[in-house]
Amino acid sequence: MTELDLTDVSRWYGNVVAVNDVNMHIGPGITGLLGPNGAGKSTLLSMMAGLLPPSAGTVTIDGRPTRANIAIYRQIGLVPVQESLYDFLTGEQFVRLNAELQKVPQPGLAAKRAIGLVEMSDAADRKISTYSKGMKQRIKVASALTHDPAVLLLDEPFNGMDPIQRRHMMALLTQFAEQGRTIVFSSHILEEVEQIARQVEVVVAGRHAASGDFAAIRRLMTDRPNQYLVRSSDDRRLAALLLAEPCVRGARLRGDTALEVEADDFGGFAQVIPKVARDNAIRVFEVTPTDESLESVFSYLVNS
Ligand SMILES: Nc1ncnc2c1ncn2[C@@H]1O[C@H](COP(=O)(O)OP(=O)(O)OP(=O)(O)O)[C@@H](O)[C@H]1O
Repeated sequence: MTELDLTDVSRWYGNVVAVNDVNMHIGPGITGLLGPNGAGKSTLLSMMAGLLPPSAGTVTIDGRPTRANIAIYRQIGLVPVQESLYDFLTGEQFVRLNAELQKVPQPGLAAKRAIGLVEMSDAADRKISTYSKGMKQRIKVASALTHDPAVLLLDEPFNGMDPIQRRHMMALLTQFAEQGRTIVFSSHILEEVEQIARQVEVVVAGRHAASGDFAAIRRLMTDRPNQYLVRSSDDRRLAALLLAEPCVRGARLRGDTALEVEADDFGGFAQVIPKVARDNAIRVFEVTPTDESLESVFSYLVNS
């Protein structure tokens, strides 16, 4: 069992606080590191990998600090976000290079095995410049797997992939997790995390905003005040009726054509609006959430 612990971890670059007093415990299985751009996800992954020293606090794997610890490096595979690889190499040469850097006893064999794990054996002799985005991501994963690490850290591994490539990568990560590895991947897309992560850690503006299984995070995100734009056959009457409902905080007409409603939580409002409309013979044409951007969800989590 490999456990990754961050204790009171901060990292600043000059005046910029990229990671602010984060405490996290990550066990085997897949953990999604979810947050908008600039939240500090890459900085956190680099510190977990031991490549970047925290400005304060400690990062440990099974109780041992990751920083400047060669024995620990052998347990970690990092798949960085950078797209550019050594495009002039074949996939096999690239993966083998990493096996040699990791001082694996039989680098050629290790490279072949890792390439097999990501199902790239058929394309291993082709130059990386001929690979699709999904293939490039997979060969990067193979290179991070040459030394059979217990911990695999991936920075935005699904970026730019089409749905088939994404599904394939998800299946691979799930398979690696079933082998008992501890896998952490970063993403700014909720649905990606929902599909494969057992545990979700949300970071916003360098702070650890929430932690839990996906259902818990989803609940946090939906049980918040929500705003909607509603169009109906009688907006004025609907506004008055909705205001009488306990879950509705506010309703006001927007011009002559729509109604803006603020409700306490998504679940309550989703039940109330069809009932009120039906009971009063009002036809509802449209209900659109107006503040569902990830940023608004995240800022709610940070401030709650
Ligand atoms: N080398 C650096 N020098 C100065 N500031 C940096 C450096 N690296 C990161 N930052 C800043 O630290 C903050 C966190 O960046 P980080 O790349 O860790 O976030 P992220 O969540 O991975 O974002 P993205 O998804 O956009 O890569 C940002 O404000 C970023 O501008």
